Amino acid sequence: MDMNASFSTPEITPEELAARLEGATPVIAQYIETKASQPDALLFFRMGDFYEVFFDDAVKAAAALGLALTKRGKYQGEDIPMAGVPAHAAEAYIAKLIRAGFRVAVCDQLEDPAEAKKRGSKSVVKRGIVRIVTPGTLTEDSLLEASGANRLVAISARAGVMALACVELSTGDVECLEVTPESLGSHLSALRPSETLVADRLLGDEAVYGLVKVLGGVIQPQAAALSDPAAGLTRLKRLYGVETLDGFGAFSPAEVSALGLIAAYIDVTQAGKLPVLKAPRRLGAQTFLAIDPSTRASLEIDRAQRGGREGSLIAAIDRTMTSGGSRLLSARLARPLIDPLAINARLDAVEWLIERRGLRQEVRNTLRGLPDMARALSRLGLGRGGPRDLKVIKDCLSHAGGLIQRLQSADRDSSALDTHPAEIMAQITSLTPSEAVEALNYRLGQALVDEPPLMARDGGFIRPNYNANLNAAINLRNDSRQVILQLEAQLQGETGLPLKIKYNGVLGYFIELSAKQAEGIATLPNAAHFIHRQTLANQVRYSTTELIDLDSRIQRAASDALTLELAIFEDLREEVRHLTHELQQMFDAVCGLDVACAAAEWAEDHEATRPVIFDGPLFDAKGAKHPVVVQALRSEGKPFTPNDCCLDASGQAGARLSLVTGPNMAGKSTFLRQNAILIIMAQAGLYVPAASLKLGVVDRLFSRVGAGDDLAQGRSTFMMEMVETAAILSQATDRSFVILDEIGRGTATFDGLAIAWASAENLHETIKCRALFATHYHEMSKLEQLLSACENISLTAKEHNGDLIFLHEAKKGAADRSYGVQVAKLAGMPPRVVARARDILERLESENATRLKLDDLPLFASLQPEPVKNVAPQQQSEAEKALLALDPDDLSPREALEVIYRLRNLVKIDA
Ligand SMILES: Nc1ncnc2c1ncn2[C@@H]1O[C@H](COP(=O)(O)OP(=O)(O)OP(=O)(O)O)[C@@H](O)[C@H]1O
Repeated sequence: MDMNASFSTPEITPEELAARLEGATPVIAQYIETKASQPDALLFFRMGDFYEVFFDDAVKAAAALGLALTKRGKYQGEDIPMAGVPAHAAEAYIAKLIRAGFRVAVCDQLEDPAEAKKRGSKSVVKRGIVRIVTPGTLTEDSLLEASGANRLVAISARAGVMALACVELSTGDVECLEVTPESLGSHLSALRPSETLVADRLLGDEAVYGLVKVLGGVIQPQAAALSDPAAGLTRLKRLYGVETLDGFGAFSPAEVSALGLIAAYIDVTQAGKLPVLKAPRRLGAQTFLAIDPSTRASLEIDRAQRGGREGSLIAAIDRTMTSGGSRLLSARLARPLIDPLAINARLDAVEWLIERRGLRQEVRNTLRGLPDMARALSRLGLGRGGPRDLKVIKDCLSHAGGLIQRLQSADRDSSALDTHPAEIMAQITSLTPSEAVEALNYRLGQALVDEPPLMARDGGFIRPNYNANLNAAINLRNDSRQVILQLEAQLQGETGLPLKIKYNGVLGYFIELSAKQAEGIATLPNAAHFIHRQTLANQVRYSTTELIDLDSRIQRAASDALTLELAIFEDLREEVRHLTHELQQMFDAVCGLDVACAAAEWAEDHEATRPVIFDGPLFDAKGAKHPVVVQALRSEGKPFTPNDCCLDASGQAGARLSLVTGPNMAGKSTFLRQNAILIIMAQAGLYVPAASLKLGVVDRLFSRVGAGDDLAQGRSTFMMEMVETAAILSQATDRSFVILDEIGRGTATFDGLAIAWASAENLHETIKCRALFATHYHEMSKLEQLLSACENISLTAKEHNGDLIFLHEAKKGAADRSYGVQVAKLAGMPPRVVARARDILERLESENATRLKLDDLPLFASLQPEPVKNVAPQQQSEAEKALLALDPDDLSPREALEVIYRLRNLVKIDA
């Protein structure tokens, strides 16, 4: 969709509207008025069994959906373009439009057309928008990914403070926090919203717009008036049905503004129906491990760089049994914690479940059958759910009891001192139903048939004998059907004709004869009884007064039964709505339990260990593996070589900075990433694929690995690399963990080496964080002697008969060479090229032409710039004068190079 077009919602003046209505038929006038209220959305206008789309919307929808574009009547002398989709299949079409970036306003008939007719034959059926379908407010299973969360985010700013609010309708989770322009990317990439509401003014901020465009899903600009905190407060109070938000915590004006944007958007898109949401959770700036978008992408946490879940960390370790559990695991990996207590609480639950294999299997078996209660709850809360959603809740509730029993009985067979960990205890408490929930469970069990239909309007979902009135209506309906059969037999006997009594929505019950048989009717003595209804090509249809009477009785009984069923459905839905908070909590507990069991299961299968988590500067991993590479190698029948890595920001127990060298393909990138992934897994509360891990919690994780990704729009790979490295050097703290892979390789050798050298120095001397720095610049290994807490590590390979064998072992010490030519040979380069390269390499090495005398490089000269002396113009050298006459911003790289040559010549002359 053209984003610019949706930036402004053109207000239509009453005069303009009147002009537009000129010459429109009543229905088209109704369409134009409705569309004017939602100009940015495609309007699906219900007409009988179809949703129709007119004018420009028709052109857009037809193109996006591959529908035929037709015409319907005229408007102001022109044909009206039209496209239509059958109402029963609308959901699939809407899904396609949403994926294509549209918003769809669904306008339904709000009364029976018969009602409208009563007002006069020309009167128009009442219609109104019942919902605006947008990516962030979807609740239908068919429109949502089972294992992906669907979040709506709002960003607003007040008094120089920016805040972000986020809602997930399916879990009812609402949170908000203050953000900075620097941290916005990290939060957005963790939440991965489907849709982001941005206060109009903020969209003018290039940095904010750039981030939201890449990470925010569909952008919905919001008018300034909507972000007013006072108005936001009123909307929030209405949404939560409270007098004050004080009970939820103290929110800043920016937070209230962002939350208010969400409340307004829900109000409009749900046409006034309010979902049941949890109280907004206010997050501190430092609740989670900060992971910026490029780090997240390069570590392939929830999707691989080539796109998709396959090959990502989550795909490798997700053993959850429910889609809710899978969503929770993704959320935990997206936002690992930083509080050791909270992390250890999660780990306690995993450990407890590892020790109880049998119990774990039983719990997992129970979880296997559990449907997605969160989404059913959100649909019911928004008045959109059906009988099948009630059944989902029933099924979950019936399993909850079993889960509690299993968890509670766990310790009967282990030592008396053993108690449940706090997280499991909390889950047991949440799963224990209140009396009201038990009553609901009982009622749902009594009321619902085993396989109810999706839509309440289809009826037939209440069990026989649940309700006496319903029973009476159903019996009448069923009896009447019996009577129809009797009448059919009777008429067949009387007339001697093989007539049939049939039913359709237009005629109701009727007698049908073939055209030939119908000729016999006229000759019957009681021919007058047969009232002609319809003649088709091959059939003639009749009725009799008896059949008409029977028809209306049957219709009444059927509609009475449906009305009663709908009333029962509404009662049950209301009961569920009342208990939504409690039911949400139960489901959260189910998801938490699923994640803990899944983590235990994965840990057991992979001999993973519990990380030791504390506040401190140490990172000490022994025998660690990369969980995704292990899996990939295993499928090829190859082993993975575990490696150790010890870093200590204080420089006491280990180096602060490790320079990682080694031949191409030796496993440097894998080594770097695996250590970062250990941190993410450990701080997410999971066991890690290592013999042991001691981890002083990390506040920010940075990784600069590989070529630029899709964030690099409009920037060269090298530029992107520099931007990301700059961000790391400006944002990392002494509690951060940085991995840098071959920075500086995208430019000339000396520039690259200089940048890599200076960055390494800066990490070690100024930031003082734990860092792994992989490089092909062997000159950098000298830093080990120059810096106090820097060491060389190399990933090993050995040459055998001219071939290279990779050992993938991380050892202390620097690698001697790159073996690039051998790797080229392995890659299948033509032998002549390889031979020639070997020849050139030998010559270069013997001439030592490119070796820099780094021993002579004055250490930290760059960190302490020489004080600039003021020199009188007459005392300036030619070189200085030439230098001062330059405007560096005006120079292209090529011109800059030429200037350097010129200056150099001048210096020679000066000298
Ligand atoms: N510890 C290990 N054990 C076994 N195989 C490994 C190990 N580490 C890496 N490998 C294998 O080696 C391949 C290359 O690893 P990686 O990309 O990490 O090398 P690299 O040194 O970064 O290479 P380059 O310098 O060319 O970027 C991996 O795809 C993997 O198959």
